[in-house]
Amino acid sequence: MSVGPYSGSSRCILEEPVNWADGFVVVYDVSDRMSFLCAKSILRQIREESCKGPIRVRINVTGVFLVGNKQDLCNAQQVCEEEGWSLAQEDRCHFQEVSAAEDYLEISNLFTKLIRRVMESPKHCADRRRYSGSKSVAKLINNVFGKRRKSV
Ligand SMILES: Nc1nc2c(ncn2[C@@H]2O[C@H](COP(=O)(O)OP(=O)(O)OP(=O)(O)O)[C@@H](O)[C@H]2O)c(=O)[nH]1
Repeated sequence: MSVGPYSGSSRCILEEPVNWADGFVVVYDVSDRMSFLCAKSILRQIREESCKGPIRVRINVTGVFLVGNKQDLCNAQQVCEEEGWSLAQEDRCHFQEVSAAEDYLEISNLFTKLIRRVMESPKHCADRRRYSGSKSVAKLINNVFGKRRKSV
């Protein structure tokens, strides 16, 4: 899913209505306070969207990651790591500071972690059980009626 750039506070929004999501990675730039405020606003919107009736967004704590990028820009830092931790705690999401420029493996690991957490979340497991349950019922129906239809 895409999130608009934040040139002006009016763009600190989710660009499209969210109909379905397993997870979100909300990224801000540690050398840009505005981007942090934008990330904060987006996290709030994600929570609000997930509570709205008609929009069924499958989100749980395991699926939202707040990421502070450009950790390498120590001299230009405008948002300290504690603020990131504090926002993540407030929003009950995961947090990590990274440097995409210096350590791409860190980014890859982050996504792996996100996927693993979503897959292992109780909600995802329940959905999977439900899906496989309905699949076996469909198989059963097909076994019983499918063959009979063929022989007619
Ligand atoms: N120093 C540093 N620069 C980075 C890092 N990650 C991205 N950049 C730089 O930040 C600039 C924007 O990166 P993009 O990949 O275009 O990211 P974007 O989300 O489109 O960023 P914006 O255009 O700022 O909205 C580029 O010049 C990147 O090289 C990082 O971890 N450290």
